[in-house]
Amino acid sequence: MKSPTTLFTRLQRLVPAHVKPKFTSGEELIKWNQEQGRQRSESIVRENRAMRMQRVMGRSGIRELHMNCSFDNYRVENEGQQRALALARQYASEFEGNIASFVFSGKPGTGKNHLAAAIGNDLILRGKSVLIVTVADLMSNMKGTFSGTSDTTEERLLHDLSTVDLLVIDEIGMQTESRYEKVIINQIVDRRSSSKRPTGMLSNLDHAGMNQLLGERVMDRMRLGNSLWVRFDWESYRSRVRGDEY
Ligand SMILES: Nc1ncnc2c1ncn2[C@@H]1O[C@H](COP(=O)(O)OP(=O)(O)OP(=O)(O)O)[C@@H](O)[C@H]1O
Repeated sequence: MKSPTTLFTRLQRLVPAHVKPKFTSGEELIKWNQEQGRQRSESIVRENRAMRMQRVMGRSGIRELHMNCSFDNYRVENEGQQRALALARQYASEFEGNIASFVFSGKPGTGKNHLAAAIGNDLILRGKSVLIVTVADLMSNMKGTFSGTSDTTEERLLHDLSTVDLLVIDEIGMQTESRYEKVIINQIVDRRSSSKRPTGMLSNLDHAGMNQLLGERVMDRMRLGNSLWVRFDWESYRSRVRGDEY
């Protein structure tokens, strides 16, 4: 095998005079090569994560309306919004190695999805896998696995949902209560908490309503660690959304 210096000297001869190389010695060439390899493998990890999300729910982690939601474009006009924004930002920054889950509960259109997506977008940029899914989507995907034509099984889907770095379940309490729904949410939260993976929940229900709907067992698991419960109780922002702001 050629030494880095010999290789560098040979490369120098081949490179046209006007081209400025990214390295000026054999050692720098090796470093540059290693850095390129690291960047490539990071991008493969990101691509694999996105493909996995695509496989789990037929789409990547975050829906179109919320793809550009960030902490910076969440407008603060009252104390509640200020607190919610600060807590969401802190949750994202302390995510690494944290088992704490979060619940954003309150009125429609107040930014629960916006801030959950901001957390998700921030984590995706840091190489984490994130899925935000409504209970309805979750159930139709679960039920889809029963058909003979499905290329995944109920167990496989449960496994995938239980192993993404952050799973956010949206619209809890929107459906008519079904026993199957409760069992599935219970299993997912149970598997995730026992493998130290946090779950986010978004709901219009309050504490008592969520306890009643999902049961004490699930809600107790949601309280593991330094968990977060944020009330969104101001007026809806929806009438002000034009669709082209971010
Ligand atoms: N403070 C805010 N600043 C900027 N945009 C906001 C703010 N609050 C909400 N929005 C925008 O308003 C729309 C509705 O917000 P979002 O989807 O987060 O509501 P939600 O609380 O999840 O509602 P629901 O309970 O009905 O699902 C989104 O497009 C979101 O980006």
